Amino acid sequence: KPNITILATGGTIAGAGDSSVNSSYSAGAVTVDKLLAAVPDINNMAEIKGEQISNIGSQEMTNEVWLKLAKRVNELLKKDNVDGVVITHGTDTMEATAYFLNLTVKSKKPIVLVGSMRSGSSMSPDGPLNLYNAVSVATSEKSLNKGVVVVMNDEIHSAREVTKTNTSAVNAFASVNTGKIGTVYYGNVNYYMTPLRKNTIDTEFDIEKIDKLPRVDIVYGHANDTAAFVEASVKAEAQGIVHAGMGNGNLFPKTQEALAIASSNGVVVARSSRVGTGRTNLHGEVDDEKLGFIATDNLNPQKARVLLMLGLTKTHNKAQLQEMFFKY
Ligand SMILES: NC(=O)CC[C@H](N)C(=O)O
Repeated sequence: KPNITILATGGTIAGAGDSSVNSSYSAGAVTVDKLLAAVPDINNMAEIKGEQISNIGSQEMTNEVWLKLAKRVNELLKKDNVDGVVITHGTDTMEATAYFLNLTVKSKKPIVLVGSMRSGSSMSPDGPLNLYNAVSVATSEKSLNKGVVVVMNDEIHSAREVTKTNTSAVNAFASVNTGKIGTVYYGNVNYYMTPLRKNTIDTEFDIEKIDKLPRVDIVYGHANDTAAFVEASVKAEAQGIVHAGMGNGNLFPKTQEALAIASSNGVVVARSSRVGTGRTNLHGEVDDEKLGFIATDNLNPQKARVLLMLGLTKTHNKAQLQEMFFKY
């Protein structure tokens, strides 16, 4: 049987409440041993070891937990007696953690993130089957060389593409630009696509050499916007600002002006979009060359922030950072 390590970080999958029909509960209340005890069938598929990395709601996620998690996954997957890793995680920031690991972990072995939308004490909880399916994906040889994946609601999604699209529904996760890459039905794993954007062993980011990530803020654009949040971000010494722009990454004039000044003072400004799907295209309505901005391809703001933080550990050169947004 394959050896799988489950790293628990918290979230609703480890959540508990007082009633099966009350929507209020605490995320990250149940330990990894109890999570595993609820799904005894996974022991027929794999030798399971559990480790607790954190026990938080994923809205509390920090760069420090990301670094700790990535280093631990890297360390585990270097061992011959570990065949794959499953990470249980809250769903709020799961897409960002998944993309962070996709860019930093150096292994071809399966790395699977899983969560749930209903806590263990809810009626019809989705966590047990999601966990069972996640372990199946981690034990499957079909999962080699797929980069980091997210398993939710019988679907397999690539870390770069997946995003949370609903606040509470069990089908909250979707790869809005490209579609899911596979399905898993009571442990039956099938893939239909392989991610082409570079990941894991093919990236330039070496987590063993990164102990701190630079500050990158997200500023959300809107009608009648202001320069105030850009100025606050610059004052707080952000090295990068991701702008969640309107439409094709467009900006309110005053905000654009403040960001152009920030850029000329060495802050890297990346144009994303608040729309949710599609690319922010170079040579659109915004003259990136003149203003000193880069475009984030089709990464949403929270994923663009992850890549910009990692990119800034390597270089502040805008052309090189722009290349990274087309590569990863
Ligand atoms: N469904 C969930 O996992 C949400 C719980 C919590 N907010 C978290 O992200 O951890």
